[in-house]
Amino acid sequence: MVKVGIIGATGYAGNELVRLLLGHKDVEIVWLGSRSYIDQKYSDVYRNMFRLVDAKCLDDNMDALAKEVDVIFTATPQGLCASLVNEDILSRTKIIDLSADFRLKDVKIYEEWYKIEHKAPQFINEAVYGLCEINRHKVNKNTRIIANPGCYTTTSILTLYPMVKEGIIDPDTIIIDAKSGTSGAGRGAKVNNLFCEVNESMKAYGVGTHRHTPEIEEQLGYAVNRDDIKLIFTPHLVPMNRGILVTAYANLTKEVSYEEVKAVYDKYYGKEFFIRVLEKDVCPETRWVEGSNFVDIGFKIEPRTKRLIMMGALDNLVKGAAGQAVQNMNLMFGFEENEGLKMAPLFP
Ligand SMILES: NC(=O)C1=CN([C@@H]2O[C@H](COP(=O)(O)OP(=O)(O)OC[C@H]3O[C@@H](n4cnc5c(N)ncnc54)[C@H](OP(=O)(O)O)[C@@H]3O)[C@@H](O)[C@H]2O)C=CC1
Ligand SMILES: CC(=O)N[C@@H](CCC(=O)OP(=O)(O)O)C(=O)O
Repeated sequence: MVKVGIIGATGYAGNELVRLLLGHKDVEIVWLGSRSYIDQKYSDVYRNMFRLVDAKCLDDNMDALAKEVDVIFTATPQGLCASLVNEDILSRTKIIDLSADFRLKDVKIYEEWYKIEHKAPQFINEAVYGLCEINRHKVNKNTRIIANPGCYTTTSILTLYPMVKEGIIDPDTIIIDAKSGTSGAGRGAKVNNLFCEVNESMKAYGVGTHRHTPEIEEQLGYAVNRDDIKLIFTPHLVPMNRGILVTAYANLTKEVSYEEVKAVYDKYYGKEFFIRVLEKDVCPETRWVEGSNFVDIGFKIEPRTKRLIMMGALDNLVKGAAGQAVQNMNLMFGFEENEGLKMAPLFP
């Protein structure tokens, strides 16, 4: 059995990791790390885990944890993983970081958009950007550190990547309109996330400044060997628990038919277990992917404006966080990539 430790087990992404790992036949959770609930029963923090996970929460001592486990998941705020990791730790255990600490390859861009100093830039190049459907070939038993992509970026990149790579759209014209459920903001108490602030309302935020913008630009840039793509990314907060919906717009580079676009998506995703390219005129909906590791993708050619409209939906806590992290763990340990992740979406 692979021994697993989770730092940040008491957050929403951490709790989702616990849920998924309980259903994984090859792992054992041995460390539930927390900052605020040390020595409290995990099932007192999350009653859904009553009689399933009654162990007590431990601290976030990565040094001690690295001696006990084969892999550490860090589901913690930006900057924490980078402030704890060192060579000694990486020589003993693997790290899958759900935060953004190792996602951007240029430390200056990280510091500019995240407004914090990067405490471990020496590991940025080594870290693999764990978007499995695109970077699967880079994740194996020798991989020591995974930069696990987040919810908005996973949806946006997977929805756009084949179209950019195959030159169907002009990458300099991309506009991404994204919506997220409130669990995307985490469990920590914040006025903006109170029921009365969120219920019966919708809003854009981080307009023109959201930190996921450079990450999407960088990853789509790899598709066309460029480092100067600039796009618009506007996130919105919507009154639902889970789910990300992306609607992306871009200019077509030539006249294309539905069949041609579909053939490109099928070329990239036809054999992917977790990506479902929907039938003609069917639009992705968050309710059809909830609780699962699936990403649903749809598109429509808009001949009047010569644009392509691309849509993607996933569950932010599963494929957008914990599910993708488990998918990466499976690749790192040579398990079936979908082990522990085959569940159908939950509905209603
Ligand atoms: N929520 C989502 O949909 C997604 C989240 N992510 C990323 O996952 C990470 C966790 O997010 P999320 O679960 O939403 O956040 P939460 O606020 O729900 O949880 C944060 C976790 O980090 C712990 N923590 C906070 N500060 C510290 C600290 N200084 N030292 C040690 N532990 C600390 C908290 O411990 P305690 O509870 O004990 O205080 C808690 O377990 C973030 O980097 C986020 O960007 C990525 C994709 C999607
Ligand atoms: C609704 C909401 O507040 N969402 C968060 C993103 C959540 C997230 O998971 O961020 P990472 O992908 O970087 O890990 C935000 O916009 O900051």
